[in-house]
Amino acid sequence: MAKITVNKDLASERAKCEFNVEELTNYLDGGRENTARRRRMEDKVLSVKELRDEIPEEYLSHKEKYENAIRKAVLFYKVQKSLDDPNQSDHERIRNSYRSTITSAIFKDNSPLTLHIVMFIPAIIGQGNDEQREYWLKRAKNMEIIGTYAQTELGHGTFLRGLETTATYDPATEEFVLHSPTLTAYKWWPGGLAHTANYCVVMAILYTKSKNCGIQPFIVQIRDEETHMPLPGIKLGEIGAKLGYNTVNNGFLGFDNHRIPRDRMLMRNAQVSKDGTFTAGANSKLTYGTMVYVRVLIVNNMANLLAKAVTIAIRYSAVRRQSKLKPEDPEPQILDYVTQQHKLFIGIATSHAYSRTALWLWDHYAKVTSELNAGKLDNLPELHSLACCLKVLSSVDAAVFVERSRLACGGHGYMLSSNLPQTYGLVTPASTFEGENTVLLLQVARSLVKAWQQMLNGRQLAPSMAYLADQKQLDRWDGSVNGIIRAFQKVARGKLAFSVANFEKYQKMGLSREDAWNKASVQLTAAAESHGRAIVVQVFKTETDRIASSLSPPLRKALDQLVELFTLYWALERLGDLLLYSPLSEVDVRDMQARYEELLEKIRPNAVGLVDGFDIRDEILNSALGAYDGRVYERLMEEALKSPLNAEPVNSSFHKYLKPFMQGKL
Ligand SMILES: CCCCCCCCCCCCCCCCCCCCCCCC(=O)SCCNC(=O)CCNC(=O)[C@H](O)C(C)(C)COP(=O)(O)OP(=O)(O)OC[C@H]1O[C@@H](n2cnc3c(N)ncnc32)[C@H](O)[C@@H]1OP(=O)(O)O
Ligand SMILES: Cc1cc2nc3c(=O)[nH]c(=O)nc-3n(C[C@H](O)[C@H](O)[C@H](O)COP(=O)(O)OP(=O)(O)OC[C@H]3O[C@@H](n4cnc5c(N)ncnc54)[C@H](O)[C@@H]3O)c2cc1C
Repeated sequence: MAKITVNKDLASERAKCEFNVEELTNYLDGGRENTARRRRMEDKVLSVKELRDEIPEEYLSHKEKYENAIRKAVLFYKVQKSLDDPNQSDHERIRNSYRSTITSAIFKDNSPLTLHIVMFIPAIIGQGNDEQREYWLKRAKNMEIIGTYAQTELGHGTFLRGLETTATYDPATEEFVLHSPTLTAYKWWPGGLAHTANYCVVMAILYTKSKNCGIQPFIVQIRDEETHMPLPGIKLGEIGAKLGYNTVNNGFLGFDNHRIPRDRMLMRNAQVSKDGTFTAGANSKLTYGTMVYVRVLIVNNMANLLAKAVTIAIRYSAVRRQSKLKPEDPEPQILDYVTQQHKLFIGIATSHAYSRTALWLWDHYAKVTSELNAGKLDNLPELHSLACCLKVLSSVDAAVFVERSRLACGGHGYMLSSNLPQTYGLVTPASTFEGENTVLLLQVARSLVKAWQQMLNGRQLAPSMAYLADQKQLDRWDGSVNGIIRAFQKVARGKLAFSVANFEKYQKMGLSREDAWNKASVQLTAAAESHGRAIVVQVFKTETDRIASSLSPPLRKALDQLVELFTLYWALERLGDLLLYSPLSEVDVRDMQARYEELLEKIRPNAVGLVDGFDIRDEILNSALGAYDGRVYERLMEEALKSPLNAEPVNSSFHKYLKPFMQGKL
């Protein structure tokens, strides 16, 4: 194997690291065997030369990008399939792959099969009855059919009860007639819908016996299995170029009285019998279950994407030298600027926080799902609220800290060859898809207001909201991490109390419940956000304490520093709230600021070790700035030379336009 020459600054950073980087990687992976398994899988995928791009994706046309993505998606699927352990349950398979970022080595802008894996198959699992699962899952898992999840319409994304696509049952033929009555009823956005999928799960308003029976899922064939032509009565296309996700093939779909057999309604929850009788499910919101599942996955995805961005930015900051700290000294590494540490170390801590939170949430999701399967629905509302609030916080924080990582790389962060703009393109839509963030915060607020009323009635609260019933004052600010967590809970409680009081005041003033809710909604969403912050900080601390207890002291210390940094960062960001709702004094604030700065200093020697610990390979980082060897300038030049404009010394436009223009002939 060729010896790699590592940039000397990066090499000396690695020599400074106080803990064993491999131990950190094993900790993140959940054990040495998991690290080994992940690496074996990465080795195997990366050994397939055809999965690599010869020409960087960014220089392809829109159409070529899609065709290239499909070529690689098919090959990637085959390689993955060959590595699959058939003895694993779906739950184990998902949990075991939470640290896998290998898809990024193949697609800078995501795969056109994403929705098939992430939503089509889960929708069949969650919404299909046993017979339907038996038939459709086999076909979907073997990729005999490719599907997507078609819910959003041109006119409605958030408000599902406002969807316009109808599925009207015709008992004479035992068929549903799918129809898009208006332009705004067209499905719009589903990934893979444009030219990839031949089936989809369509969410439509069911009408039977002339009654609106709410939104129900239908499995609908949209293209011929042989020719791939759209079926009669189906209008399909691509929605066009976007900020990111350009290889995901998002599409539109309209129905012109398209008929499907009765057994294509996914009938795990609600059913329509042959004569058109509708039987409702135990809870109509079970139909929204696929979204809850994806919201849970998104938390993990945000942690992984942030780990990528911050790895690139930290390594670059160790290599990059700029300006002067002291006139007599050489230019320092930009990582020595405390402002740079402030920008970036929080990204490392945040990735750890959401990675821990995602695992905790996944286990909670699995527990509640098995209860639901046994007909016990009690914990569904709490799961919905948790999935909403953690999806919101993880997507907002990831977008902020990925963009901050990009800005922290100066001009070079603007280059596509840094892979930071594309990474931003992958995180920012998560604030919109799977439930727009404000709307989801309002869902969380709704559950908090309900909990508040339950508390006033002396009823027990769901575990994640139990702190609301803690009436005790926080008499003393002790500044410890646990003390700050309690203070965050007090903030959430105080903001909720304030917004409930406002909500009630507006109603007493004569506003309707809905108008009062709308008027109080800025405060309500702020309370929901604070509730989420309290949960993330607490889960990060307790899960780290629980899992890291057996680690070596130096690694344990490094992880504790990340937990403390994360806690102090948010305390300082939310000073106004803490001053309002906790016994924080000016002295305490100054103390926290000093501790925060000390922490940056303590983390500084470990910064490169911490991102090395994420163990994200160069092929996955796909970045001229973030590669392990730190050959930043060489790689930037190598990538620049790949620009098609550099293939010839004089471009033809010179002769055609510039020269005649400069000579006054045009
Ligand atoms: C660590 C473990 C993880 C391991 C991971 C390993 C991964 C390996 C797999 C592959 C990896 C890839 C990961 C990738 C992830 C990222 C890629 C994603 C790709 C893009 C996907 C994007 C797809 C989409 O966007 S699909 C469309 C999504 N659309 C939405 O989300 C619409 C949002 N709107 C709604 O949900 C509703 O309209 C809502 C909730 C806003 C309002 O609904 P409605 O009006 O009907 O209800 P309300 O009247 O407001 O409320 C009534 C009542 O219902 C309760 N409720 C609402 N929703 C739910 C629910 N879902 N569940 C339970 N209960 C619900 C609500 O709380 C109310 O209750 P009350 O008691 O009455 O108060
Ligand atoms: C990259 C990407 C991929 C996607 N993939 C899919 C897919 O595969 N399948 C699919 O079905 N959909 C998909 N979507 C669609 C996505 O789920 C919707 O965009 C999302 O649910 C938001 O709906 P909307 O676009 O209608 O926004 P809107 O709801 O119109 O939101 C616009 C604004 O109105 C505000 N607003 C709306 N309702 C309220 C309210 N009740 N209270 C306060 N404010 C409100 C919002 O906060 C926001 O500021 C995708 C979207 C993106 C960006």
